[in-house]
Amino acid sequence: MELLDEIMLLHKGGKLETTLKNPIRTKEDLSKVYTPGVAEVCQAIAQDQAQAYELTTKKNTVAVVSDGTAVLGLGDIGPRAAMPVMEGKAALFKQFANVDAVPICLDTKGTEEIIAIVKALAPTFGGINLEDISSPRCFEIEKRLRKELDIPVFHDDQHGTAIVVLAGLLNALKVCGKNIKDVKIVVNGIGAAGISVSKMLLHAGAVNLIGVDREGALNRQVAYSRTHWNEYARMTNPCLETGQLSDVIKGADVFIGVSAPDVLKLEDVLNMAKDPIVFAMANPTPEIDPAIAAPHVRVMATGRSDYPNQINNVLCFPGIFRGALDCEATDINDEMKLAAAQAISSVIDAADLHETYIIPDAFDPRVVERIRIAVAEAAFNSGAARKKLLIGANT
Ligand SMILES: NC(=O)C1=CN([C@@H]2O[C@H](COP(=O)(O)OP(=O)(O)OC[C@H]3O[C@@H](n4cnc5c(N)ncnc54)[C@H](O)[C@@H]3O)[C@@H](O)[C@H]2O)C=CC1
Ligand SMILES: CC(=O)C(=O)O
Ligand SMILES: [Mg+2]
Repeated sequence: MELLDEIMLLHKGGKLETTLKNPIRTKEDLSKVYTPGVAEVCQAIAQDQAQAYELTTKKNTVAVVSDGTAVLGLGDIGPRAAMPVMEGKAALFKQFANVDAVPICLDTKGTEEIIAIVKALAPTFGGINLEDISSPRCFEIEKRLRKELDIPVFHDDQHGTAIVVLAGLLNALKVCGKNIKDVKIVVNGIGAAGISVSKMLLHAGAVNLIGVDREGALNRQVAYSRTHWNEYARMTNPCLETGQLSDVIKGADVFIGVSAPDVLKLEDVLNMAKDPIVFAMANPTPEIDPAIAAPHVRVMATGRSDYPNQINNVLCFPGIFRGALDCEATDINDEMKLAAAQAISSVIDAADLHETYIIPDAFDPRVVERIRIAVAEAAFNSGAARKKLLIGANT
């Protein structure tokens, strides 16, 4: 009860406030920051739109946009109940990367309406972080906004998660002496996170990857009414395995859960290959209690902050937006995402790599800085940067 009281108290009145860079003390100050002085600044931007990056908060501000339909693993709890998570994301943007972030929870589930609202908001921001929007609507919303806006649009649950999973898995496989090309990987929960994670692992060389959702293993011999599953099934499950999670988990080297609480049983873990890797990432309650699984696996990771090996998109979104904002990027493309994953895994030296240290701590200051530099460089090399990042320049 004491912890719950403390948590509630921390949220009283919300977690964020606006502060001023320069105090307004006198009438003279007022006439500079407000009318009439501000009119000169407005005119400068009206004549040259690019000046918005120099003369407004656009340069350092992202919108964290949700419709409250897939909030953590809590499901469709609505825009008001989603706000503490979005405020939390904004707090982490500021804490870890000095990015100013504005949480925005929309009272609509309409794909077209969300697209239109975010497009109308875009002039204010240097980037858009989409959060906790359920699949499959999240795919269309992100695709259209990326195409139609000239600032980065990044669905954190898809790509932030995939980037951190790839970084953690590459290190976990090193610990186990296994190669991504040879291992059997089971991804449970083929929604926003599961699809993006699978695509990134296939891109990194995974071959025998099987996706499982409530209906069991996705298989290209079945026609799914969720049409995005048909494309997914064509890319995965090369041996056409069928059955439930408890069937296909047999002999698997890796389990990646982005689904629901307590769906992986101890018996399933015991049926995995030697030296199994389990990333049980559903929040707030993982697919298996780490206290139950850890004694029986080589590498155990969760999405939570209170166990070792936190595989959570918090390791990615502050740094990837820091890098994108610093080079005034127009997009966050595949090159930038891969650079971010490599930057995260590179933080851990080979000599320090260990079963309980496959991924750096969110508080490790090297994480954001390495991602920032790698992402800005990848943006520049792939044509997504408006300007080159001067290495050594402070944010
Ligand atoms: N650790 C991390 O960084 C992250 C963790 N997550 C977690 O992953 C989970 C899914 O998130 P999203 O992909 O954004 O949601 P989503 O709603 O897009 O997808 C969830 C998928 O899981 C499936 N599912 C639900 N119960 C299942 C079960 N018992 N067995 C198999 N599949 C099941 C659903 O049918 C759906 O396809 C949530 O718990 C979320 O907290 C998501 C993003 C990042
Ligand atoms: C971590 C996160 O974004 C989620 O669980 O939805
Ligand atoms: Mg999320």
